[in-house]
Amino acid sequence: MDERQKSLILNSSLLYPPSQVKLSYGTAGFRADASVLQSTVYRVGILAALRSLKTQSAIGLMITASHNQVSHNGIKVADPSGGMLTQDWEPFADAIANASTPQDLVQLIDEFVKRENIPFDGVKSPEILLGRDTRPSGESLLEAAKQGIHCFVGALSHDMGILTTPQLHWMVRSRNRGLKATELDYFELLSSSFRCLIDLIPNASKLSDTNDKLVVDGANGVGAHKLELLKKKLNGFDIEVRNSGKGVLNEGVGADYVQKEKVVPQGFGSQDIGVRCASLDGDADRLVYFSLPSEDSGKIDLVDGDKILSLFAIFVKDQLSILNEERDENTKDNYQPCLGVVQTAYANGASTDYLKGLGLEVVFTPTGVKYLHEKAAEYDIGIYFEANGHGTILFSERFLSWLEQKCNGLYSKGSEQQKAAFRLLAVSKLINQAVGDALSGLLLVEAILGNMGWSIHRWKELYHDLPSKQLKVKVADRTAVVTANAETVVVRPPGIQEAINADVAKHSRGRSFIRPSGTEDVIRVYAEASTQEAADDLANSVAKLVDRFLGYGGSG
Ligand SMILES: CC(=O)N[C@H]1[C@@H](OP(=O)(O)O)O[C@H](CO)[C@@H](O)[C@@H]1O
Ligand SMILES: [Mg+2]
Repeated sequence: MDERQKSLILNSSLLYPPSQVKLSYGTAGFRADASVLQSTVYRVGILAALRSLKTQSAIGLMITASHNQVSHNGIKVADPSGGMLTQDWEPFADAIANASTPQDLVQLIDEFVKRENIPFDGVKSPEILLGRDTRPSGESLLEAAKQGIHCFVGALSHDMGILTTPQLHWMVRSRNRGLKATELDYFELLSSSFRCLIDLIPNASKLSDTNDKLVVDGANGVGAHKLELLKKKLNGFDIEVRNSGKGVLNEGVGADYVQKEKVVPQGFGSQDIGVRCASLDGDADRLVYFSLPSEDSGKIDLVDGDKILSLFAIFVKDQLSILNEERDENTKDNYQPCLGVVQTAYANGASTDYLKGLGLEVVFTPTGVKYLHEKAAEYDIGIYFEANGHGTILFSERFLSWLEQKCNGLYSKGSEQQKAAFRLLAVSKLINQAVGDALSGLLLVEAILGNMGWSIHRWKELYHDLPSKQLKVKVADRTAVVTANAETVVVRPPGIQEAINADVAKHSRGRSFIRPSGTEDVIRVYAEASTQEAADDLANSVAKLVDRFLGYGGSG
C-alpha cells in the first residue's frame, strides 16, 4: 500500500469506532444499532475493496439486519462465488472494525496486505456491488461503505439499490461468471424456470384438489415489493402479498416471528383459515409456510425450514429414482449422483428421523449459512436448511453437465426420464445457487406441491414436529459460552453441560442445547420434548441454569 492510499484512509471523517462496543463479524456479518455502524461499514468497504483486489473479482456488500428490529442495521460481504465471505478473513474484519485509532487501522491493513500478498499493480481495480434493504438507515450507511471502497484509486462501486439479500448474492455470482446479472435477469430466470416446472406437472396431479391461492406475509420489508414485481411474470399465478410496507419492519410479522412464536402474524385472521400462507423475513432470505387451524386460537400450524427441506428432498430423490430406472443400455451409465442433506441442532428431531427414514444422508453443522453451505457443496446435490427457513439446494458442476447431456437427446422425447432430467435442470436454475432465497424457494415449493398434487395439509402431515421451545437469556458476557460438536455440547463454562444433561434426562424425548447468538447479545436456549408443557419446562429450567452460571450475578 503506498502513502497516498494510506492518507486516503486516514482522511476519512468516519474513522472512529463506537466506544465501548465490541463488534464481531458473527453469524451473518456485523449487526448493531444503526447509529453506531458508520465507522464499521466504512471499514468493511475497505475490506471489500481488498477482497476484490485479492480475488480479482467483483465482491458484494449487503446492508441489512435481516429479521432484527428496524432501528438495527448491519453489513455482510459476498465473496466472488456469491457465498459468504471466506471465514479466513473474519478475524481481519473483526480486527479492523474494532481498531481504536486511525493509525492502528492503517497498520492493520498494511500488515494484512503484505501477509495476503494483495496486488496493487493497478491491472484490475476493485469492483463492488452494493445493496441494501428497506431500513431508513441504509442510505447513509451505503455512503459510508462507498467512502471505504473509494479509498482505493480507481475503485468501482455499483449501487444496485434496494434488494433482497439473495438478489445481491445472486448478482455477484452471475457477474463473476460472465452471466446476465441485473434484477430483470434474476426475475427472468426465476419465472422461466418456474413456468418450465409448472409445464412438467403430470396430468394426474393437475386433477387433484390443491387449494390454489397463496397468501404471503412480506414482513413489511423488501421481499414484499420484489414479490409483487416477480408475480407479474408468473402468468396469473395467484399470490396475494400482505404486510408489504405500511407497518413496521419485522414487528409482529415475518418469518422469524412466525417460526419462533408460532402465532398468527399481523394482517392475517379468521378469513385465512385453511389457506396456504407463507412468511418472508426482513431481507427475504428466509421462508416458512403456515396455515391457520379451524379454531381461532391465535396459533398457527407451522411448516418450517425442516419441512421445506423434506419436501425438496423427496422431490429431488423421486426425480433421481426416475432417472435410475433407465433400462436402455445406450444411455445408462455408472455415475450415481450423491445426494446429501445438511441441518443444524435447531432442526426438529422428528425431521431428522424422517429424513434418515427416507434413506438420506443427514449431516450437522453449527448455526449459520456459511457452515451449512460449505458442507452442502460437498455433494452432487446438497440440500441445506435451517429450521428458521434459510436454505437452498446446491448442484455440482459435474452433476449439471451430466444432466444436460441427458436432456440433450439421449432420452426419447417425452419419456419419463427426459421429464425428470428437465425438472432437475429447471430446479437448478430456479433455486438460488449463491445463498438461501425466500423468493426462489417459494416458487420451488409451489412448483413441487403442484407436481405432487399436494395441499399444504398433506405436506404438513409428512411427520409431526416434536414440541419445542426457544428462549433468549441476557448474560454478562455471551462469549463465555463455548460449544463443540455442531453446538450440541457446551465445553465452557465447566459444569453447565452436566447440569443440562440432568434436566434433559427428566423429560421424555428431551433434547436441549445452548449457544451464544451470533447476531444478538444473548444466549439462545433450545428445548424439545414429547409434550409442549415438557418442552417449555425444559427450556425454562435450562434458561435458569444459564442465568445461574452466566447471569449478571453468576459465578461463570
Ligand atoms: C436460532 C436462529 O434462528 N438463529 C439464526 C440467527 O443466528 P444467531 O447466531 O442464532 O443469532 O440469525 C442467523 C442469520 O440470519 C441465522 O443463520 C441463524 O439461524
Ligand atoms: Mg434474513
